[in-house]
Amino acid sequence: MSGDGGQGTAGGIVLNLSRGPAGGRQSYFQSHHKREAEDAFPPKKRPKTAHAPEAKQDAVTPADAGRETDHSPKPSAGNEGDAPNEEKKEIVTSLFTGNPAIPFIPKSDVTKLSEKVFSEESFSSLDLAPQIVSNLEKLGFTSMTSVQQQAIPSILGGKDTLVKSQTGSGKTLTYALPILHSLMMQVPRVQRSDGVLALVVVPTRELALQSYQWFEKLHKSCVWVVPGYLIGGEKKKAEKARLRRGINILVGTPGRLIDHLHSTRSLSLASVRFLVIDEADRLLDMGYERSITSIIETLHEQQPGAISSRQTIMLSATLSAGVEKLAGMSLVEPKVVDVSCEDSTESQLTSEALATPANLSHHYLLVPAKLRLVTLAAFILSKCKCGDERKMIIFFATQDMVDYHTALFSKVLSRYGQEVKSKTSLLRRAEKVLAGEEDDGEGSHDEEDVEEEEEEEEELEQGKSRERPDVILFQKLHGSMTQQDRSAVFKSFKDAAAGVLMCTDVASRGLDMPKVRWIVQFSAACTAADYVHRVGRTARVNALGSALVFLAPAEAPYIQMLESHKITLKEINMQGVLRNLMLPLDPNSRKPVANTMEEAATKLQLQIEKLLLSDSGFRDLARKAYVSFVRSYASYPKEVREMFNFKALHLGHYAKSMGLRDSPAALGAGAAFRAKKEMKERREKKEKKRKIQVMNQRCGNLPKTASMSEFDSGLDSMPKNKTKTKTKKKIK
Ligand SMILES: Nc1ncnc2c1ncn2[C@@H]1O[C@H](COP(=O)(O)OP(=O)(O)OP(=O)(O)O)[C@@H](O)[C@H]1O
Repeated sequence: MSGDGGQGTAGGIVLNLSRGPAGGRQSYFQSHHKREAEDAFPPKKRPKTAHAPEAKQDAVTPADAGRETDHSPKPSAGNEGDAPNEEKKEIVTSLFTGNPAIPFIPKSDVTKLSEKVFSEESFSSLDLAPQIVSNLEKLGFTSMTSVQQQAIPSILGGKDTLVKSQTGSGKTLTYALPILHSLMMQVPRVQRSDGVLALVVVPTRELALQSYQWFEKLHKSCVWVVPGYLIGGEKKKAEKARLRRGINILVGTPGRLIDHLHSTRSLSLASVRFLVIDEADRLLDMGYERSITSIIETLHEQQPGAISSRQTIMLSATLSAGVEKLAGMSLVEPKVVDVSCEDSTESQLTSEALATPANLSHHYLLVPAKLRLVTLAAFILSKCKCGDERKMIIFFATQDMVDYHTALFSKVLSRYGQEVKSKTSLLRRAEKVLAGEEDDGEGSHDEEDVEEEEEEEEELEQGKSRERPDVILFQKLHGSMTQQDRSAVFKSFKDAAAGVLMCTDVASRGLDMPKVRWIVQFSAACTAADYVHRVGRTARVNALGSALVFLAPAEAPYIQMLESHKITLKEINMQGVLRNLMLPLDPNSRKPVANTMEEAATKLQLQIEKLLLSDSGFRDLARKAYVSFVRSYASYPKEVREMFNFKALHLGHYAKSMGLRDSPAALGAGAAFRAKKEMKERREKKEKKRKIQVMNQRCGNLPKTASMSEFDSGLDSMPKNKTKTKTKKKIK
């Protein structure tokens, strides 16, 4: 098939790691799409095996097929989602054949946009209460960051402020310090009974907790000012009780705030003097526009005429056109602080160029779909088993993908290649050998060792082995976990020196987790802004950090898209990464896992596939992950849909990348896609209907043109047309 040029052999396995033509990127992309299509629908002459019921499956060498299937237990029948009989056959393919070529990407000549993190000025140069400054010094903060130096004076001066500065530049203190200072200086002293004086709205629960914790730390110098938080997933009754007792600085997520505004009488916004909207663009992306406008409307209602005495501060590392609109509605003659440019003007705020920290290096890894799983495994092992780069966050597109990969890697990778599981049992065995009680040959595990290993396994599951250098701890974070688990994971990962956090975008914004050295995007972010926030979880306040995005060869235009935002990426070579699979996890062990990179990768893939065949729990997780992946892939926004082209997706290869041997049809990939489409259509219909209802409720019998608000999408005219078409059809 095309793209096979440059094949080599290694360990008896046919290699296809060739590069595309080294010409302009454009010519590659044109030809490459053709190759991807061919790969998805290979020519008829391609060898078929008994294990490949569909022409779509790629070639399997007889040796590979025999070796893989002979020892594999057959999948148990009757599982949820199982396909009809003929589709249930296993698909066994080699990892290194039938892959699209990896294109050559010319080196970028774009200059990265970064901001200067620290300013020359210290906090003591500001007009802040001395207690606050000394508290900051105790926390180790003396110099202000650039954004603090530029924005704090304006907020202290009472101006509405719109702030844009790169991730990890200290925006939380930028709004927290002036708020605390003003409340602290208030005469007579602030009391609980004064109610909410500052309201901070953030998109996620973790971010709400984090901001609240900052106020907690800082208010030591003015204990009479009480901070509090409202987040979903907590008991509402307890929150109501806290509100009744009185909270002066309230941090919350929009949904929960609206909920309490509707149902809790003791929550009043009548005294709010500061409104902070953090990660404003994200709040709008998440569909909170209505909630935010509703909060602003409540403020207007409860404090008629107070708009000039209330101060509003909006912040993010990236601002969208939607934020400008929101700013227009809630900020009065705002001071605009854009740290990346000297002369900030509103129009520059939403410019294409996005600043990322200077100490953050960006990378990409071009990987054919089939090799994704083993390459990710190899990358984790290469960074997390030893050294200074052992703390990593990996982003996935869906919760099911997070669940599956966390369970899988905890099982397969946490002790990859370890002959002897426990260091203590190693020592004990060495003592026994020295004492002449035991020879040092293999298989000398005694009952005590087994018990100890079982105990360690248990400890690992409970997350207790966090600090052990020979064990990689995998944790997960996503929106469907209980609040208790979410908070526990957030805290434990924040405090850990090493480990891997597998997550969805719930962790992409604002979270400040020290020492994170690598950000991996196993599923690429939908937009450049989302990319910037995800990678911003590392390289915070001048720390070192690196980011890596996994891309299929056909997705390479993503690199160019990021370059258009002044983000330049360097390549990491897939083969170099895969070589790590040859080494055992235990640095003291000299026995390699395999002799060649291909053998090691195949061995790991087989281990995973066999695990899935023998364990229905893992298999179900993998199937769910696969189906959710297919759905998510079909829903990339239209701006990037050409590079994440669902139609060119080789579903069989992606099934393999989940360790599944089922055919895509058996896994219901087509059905997943159709369901996704139908769901979208239903949602759109419902949304149109809802908008019309809202309009009708608000405007009674007013003519449509008179009822249009500035947020109206104009869709309310749709049904009229629809009726017309229907009538037309009827007439026909
Ligand atoms: N003046 C300072 N000196 C040293 N460290 C600081 C200073 N101000 C803030 N920091 C630290 O910088 C880190 C990042 O701060 P913060 O979370 O506020 O960043 P951010 O700009 O809001 O990031 P994001 O855009 O990702 O939300 C925190 O760990 C904080 O402790």
